Amino acid sequence: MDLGVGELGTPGNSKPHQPSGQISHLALDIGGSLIKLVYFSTSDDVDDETGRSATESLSVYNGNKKYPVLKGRLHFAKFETTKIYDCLEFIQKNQLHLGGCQHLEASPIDKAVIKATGGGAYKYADLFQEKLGICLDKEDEMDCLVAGANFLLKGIHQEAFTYMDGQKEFVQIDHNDLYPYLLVNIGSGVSMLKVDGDGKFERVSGTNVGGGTFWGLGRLLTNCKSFDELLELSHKGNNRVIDMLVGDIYGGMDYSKIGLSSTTIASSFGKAISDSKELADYRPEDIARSLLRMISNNIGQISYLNALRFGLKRIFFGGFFIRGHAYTMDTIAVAVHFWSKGEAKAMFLRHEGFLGASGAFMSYGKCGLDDLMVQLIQQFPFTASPAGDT
Ligand SMILES: Nc1ncnc2c1ncn2[C@@H]1O[C@H](COP(=O)(O)OP(=O)(O)OP(=O)(O)O)[C@@H](O)[C@H]1O
Ligand SMILES: CC(C)(CO)[C@@H](O)C(=O)NCCC(=O)O
Repeated sequence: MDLGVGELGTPGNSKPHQPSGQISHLALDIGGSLIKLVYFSTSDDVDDETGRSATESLSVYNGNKKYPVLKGRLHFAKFETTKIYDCLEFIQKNQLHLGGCQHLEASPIDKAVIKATGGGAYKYADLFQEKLGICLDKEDEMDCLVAGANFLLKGIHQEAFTYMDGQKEFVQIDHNDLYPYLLVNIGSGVSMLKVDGDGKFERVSGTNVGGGTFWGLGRLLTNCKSFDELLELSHKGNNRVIDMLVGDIYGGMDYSKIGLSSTTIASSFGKAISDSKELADYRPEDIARSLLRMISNNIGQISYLNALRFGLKRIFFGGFFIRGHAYTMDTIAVAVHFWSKGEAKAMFLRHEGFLGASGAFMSYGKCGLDDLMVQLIQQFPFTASPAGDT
């Protein structure tokens, strides 16, 4: 089995780590591009690569107070949705599905009920049942995104940060002054949600030009074999070779009357129409850069417009498209800064791709309170009540 696509422990690029100790509360977010897993293990071991235990990375904070209560480890893993059989094998091999809600009065057969969100919770329900005997307990994707974002923002120390001119700055989250905010989740497609409180939100917009567009078009145009290869390429490229700049139209001059400098992109990929070049004449790295810039810029602009619509000053960006990639974050942040004239702020999340899966994980609190959920709910009273209301 190729475990190379899975990531455990911290959300970075650390190698998959075989969990030890008792595993429980496996939650899944099965999206159009990626399957995300979050689960808990009671082991207090240390991550091989970072030397940190995830108890530390879970750091239980409330009202800026630290609660060292959780004896264990939160694990994060991901698989490409097209490699769902690797994911099933990983769950099976590590028996992740057997520890569901441990302390509920349930028969052993009921214990193989796993919280799951995302479209794949519907699409692959039969496959999970057939291959692992798991019944997927479906949680709404938007509910999970918001619950996950609130949990991570309030519970994880240094979860949110701004990114400008190559500088990452962690944002101190004031629990009493978090709402309202705009949550922009950039997955295969993009969802934009106005969040007003725990479980209080509205999906105000979305766009079909998202992470799937970048990876899909990028793959066709560059022949890259993986998403990370495409990102790596974009790092080395120069978008000005393909993008038509204001200066290209205005003979090298700014169009200052309307606030456009000569280096502003007037038309993404615009040079490709005026050149008599073929696709093969362009360097894949330049194409990748242009594409990344176009999509990030577009999402940044639509996000700003929605923030403006509702008078929101804070925009948190999540979803695996971002991938902690400097150029992506920089482009989004610059777009938000540019269009809002510095009024609105783009912020990013360390566990960007795991919002939905974290929300599904927290939803175990709705089905009954076992030890872990009691501890979490004591620290985060905002989590769903056992009665299931939000
Ligand atoms: N290893 C990877 N393989 C494929 N895509 C990746 C990878 N890493 C990051 N991505 C990017 O992340 C996007 C998927 O993000 P995410 O997992 O948040 O969304 P999703 O849940 O799959 O999509 P949706 O919510 O729209 O169903 C991809 O479209 C791609 O742009
Ligand atoms: C369909 C979902 C919600 C699936 O996660 C996502 O891919 C999305 O928000 N797409 C954008 C759809 C739209 O609003 O145009």
